[in-house]
Amino acid sequence: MSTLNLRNNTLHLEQLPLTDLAARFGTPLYLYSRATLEANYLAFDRAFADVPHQVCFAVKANSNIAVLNVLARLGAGFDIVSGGELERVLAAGGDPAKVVFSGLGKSEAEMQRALELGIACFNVESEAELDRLNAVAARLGKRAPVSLRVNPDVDAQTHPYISTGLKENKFGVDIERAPAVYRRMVELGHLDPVGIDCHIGSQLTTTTPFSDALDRVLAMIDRLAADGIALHHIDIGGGLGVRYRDETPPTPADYAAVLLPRLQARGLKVYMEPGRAISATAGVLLTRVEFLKPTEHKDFAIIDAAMNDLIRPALYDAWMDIVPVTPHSDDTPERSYDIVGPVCETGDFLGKQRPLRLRAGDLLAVTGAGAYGFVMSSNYNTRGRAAEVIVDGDQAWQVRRRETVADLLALESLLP
Ligand SMILES: Cc1ncc(COP(=O)(O)O)c(C=O)c1O
Ligand SMILES: N[C@@H](CCCC[NH3+])C(=O)O
Repeated sequence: MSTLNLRNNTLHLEQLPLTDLAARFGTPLYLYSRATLEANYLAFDRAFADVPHQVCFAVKANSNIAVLNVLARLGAGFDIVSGGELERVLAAGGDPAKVVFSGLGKSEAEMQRALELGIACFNVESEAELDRLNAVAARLGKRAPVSLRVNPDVDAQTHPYISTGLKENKFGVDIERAPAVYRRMVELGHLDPVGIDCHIGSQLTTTTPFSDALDRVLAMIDRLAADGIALHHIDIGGGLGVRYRDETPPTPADYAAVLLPRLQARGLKVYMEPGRAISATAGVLLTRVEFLKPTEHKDFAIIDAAMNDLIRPALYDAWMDIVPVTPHSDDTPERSYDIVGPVCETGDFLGKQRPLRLRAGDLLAVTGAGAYGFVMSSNYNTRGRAAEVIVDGDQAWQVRRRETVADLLALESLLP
């Protein structure tokens, strides 16, 4: 997976050797390929060309404003979950009229800002949220376009932390309650029921849960129509997985081929909210081996990236590929390495038992790091966050500088 290619015994991202990028920008470093981002976005856009649609990139997957700008230039909309993400979309030149606002704890201030900007839709996740949105809209003398996020009780067959469409999950409203909730929406007076929304989980590797969920949502659209509530759009959420190791996820074209026959005759506009499937394979985390540490039990490679830079392995036990930037020939012995960071936690690893030929000073590339990578990073152990760079052909642009310790200290103050 990923857009890396090996030339002259050195991994390149597009046309640039990772060794040069490390020398120029330092490590740890997030690198994104513009061409891959664009190709992944366009794969969704083209797959749904036969129906009116809007691809809304899930900003939570990668919220760098230059990344969002690359997608906005292609006509992307955005799925946001906070006022902060909304400001990022604006800073990136995104069109608020193509924004859908998901998330189950929207504040009044977030609702107000989104209403003033005229976003496409609020994906509402509870009845209490409906009341709050109605009150904010009434105060502003506006009407809020609403889509109810229904929970279809479908098992996404993914990691339990990232499954969202089961009855026991906190997301959405039980689909059986939808008719009553839409009636209430109409009665409240300042809400326009425009759509229905469903997102069942992330990193799905088969199409069956998507089609099961879609069937349930379409049946509900028919029930609502019989009740006099005619919806204009369906939001099918995100969740399409990528290959990290040996998964064989459907492509956007496979996904569309399963869903489109059910959608085509309906005249509904189709919104979708892919995050991972657009940005994961476009990104790499570049890191350097600080030390090799053989012990009686294990061989450790201690690298300059850590769980604060990329938390997926520690949080979900996620497997991410780790590849040498300049592979060694046989004179360096292959050993089974645990690839660990400098953070004081046993859970601080990026990979375990990886057969690699390593020397101190080597560069390693962690692939698939363009989604839920930098965005989930933290300052744990007072580590400044990595820089982010976009590679475009033979050009590289630093789009976020590395945080210094001075940056971090500047946010705090002593008691008087
Ligand atoms: C409401 C919603 N939409 C879209 C996404 C994006 O998901 P993914 O990155 O799996 O496509 C998520 C995250 O799972 C989400 O919660
Ligand atoms: N952060 C998760 C996915 C969560 C999706 C957000 N709803 C991951 O890295 O896989």
